[in-house]
Amino acid sequence: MDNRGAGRSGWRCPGPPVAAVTFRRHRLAAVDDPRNPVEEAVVISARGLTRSFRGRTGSVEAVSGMEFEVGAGEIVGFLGPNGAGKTTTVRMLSTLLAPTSGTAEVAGYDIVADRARVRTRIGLVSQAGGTGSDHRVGDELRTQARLYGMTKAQAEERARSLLEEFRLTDLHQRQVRTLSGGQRRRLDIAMGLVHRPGVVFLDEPTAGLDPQSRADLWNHVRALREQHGMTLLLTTHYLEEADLLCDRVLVVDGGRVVADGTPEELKSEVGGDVVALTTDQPGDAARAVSRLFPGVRPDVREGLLQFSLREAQSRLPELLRGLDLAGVRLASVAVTRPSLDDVFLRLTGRSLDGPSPDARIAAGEGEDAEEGRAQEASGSVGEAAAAEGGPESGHPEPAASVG
Ligand SMILES: Nc1ncnc2c1ncn2[C@@H]1O[C@H](COP(=O)(O)OP(=O)(O)OP(=O)(O)O)[C@@H](O)[C@H]1O
Repeated sequence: MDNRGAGRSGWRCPGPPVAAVTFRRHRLAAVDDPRNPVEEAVVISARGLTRSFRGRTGSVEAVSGMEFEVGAGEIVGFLGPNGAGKTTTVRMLSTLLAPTSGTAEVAGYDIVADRARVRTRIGLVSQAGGTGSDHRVGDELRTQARLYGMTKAQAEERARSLLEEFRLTDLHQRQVRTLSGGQRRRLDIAMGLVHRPGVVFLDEPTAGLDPQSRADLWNHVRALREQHGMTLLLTTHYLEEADLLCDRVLVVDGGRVVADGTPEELKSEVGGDVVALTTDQPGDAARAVSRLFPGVRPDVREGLLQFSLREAQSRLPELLRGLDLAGVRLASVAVTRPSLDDVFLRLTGRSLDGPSPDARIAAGEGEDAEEGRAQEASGSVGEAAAAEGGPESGHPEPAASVG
């Protein structure tokens, strides 16, 4: 279930938009350099990453100077509305699409200059999924493992262990197209892990899944980090997913990162908890609240009073005492934490589930984006890996669902 603005629709934390916020920086390092302890390493870094597409009527800047870092073992979420540039960024980081300008490193290697090395170190599970075939589940995994250069026995063992890890053992004889949405996403992820990548990109991993399947998939994602130490970057527009699954959230809008922090850090940046009071004396209550907490200006609608207050839980006794002394009779009091939608609203003036006003889209969407298509066609990971030769060759695209 999508919990955008849960429980408080129509009212948002007051206050002006805040500037982009960043809470964390990592040291840049190659993860497989023994001099660099993995726990300190940055495994993904983007510097001014930009990508535009040319259409018949103009240019669309899908990604506009993206700047961020992801540390080893982190689960980081790209949270943003439709068209924010999340997928385009993931396609660049996974080397399927060349940047127009800017640079990025993944697992210590440049995404343009060291494309082949990047490809063997990443897994990509794309948005659409790529495993809707007549083939059997077990065969898909075995074939993928063989394509990555494993012997028959190694491929058999790898498939067996992935089937077990993703609870697909009982389904190994089933045709892929007969799987449920959740089972299919589990297979998509398993396919992306056949070659044991250290960094995994998941594009909208739970889109379209029911709440139970979504929670189940989150457990699998957490296990990848906990059991295998993987670093995961996922895109989502589900607030709940960003909040509950991700260690850190990069809020994306208009092709750039507008905020970067843990869900708690981002929410506390909004300005505190949300207090809602119902009373038949809203005017008296609002004056009392402003006296008690200078600077706080409650939003008053009929018998409902709402305002943002830092550490409201611990200040509740003070609030109730003050209102009582002012002679205000309360019908109810509720304190809730701000949501990530409040964060997005504060940053952009828009709700995450609202319509995208993106002028970039008007400039070219629906047009024949020739430049983009040409780049994407030449960007198939499988083709490039086969063509590149050397120690990196023989490795197909990093996940079944690429491309
Ligand atoms: N190949 C292309 N040709 C033209 N425009 C494109 C192309 N790919 C993406 N765009 C445009 O770039 C912008 C960003 O798209 P992108 O898919 O990266 O956004 P997103 O944040 O992943 O959106 P969603 O959540 O809907 O998947 C959009 O305006 C989109 O229409």
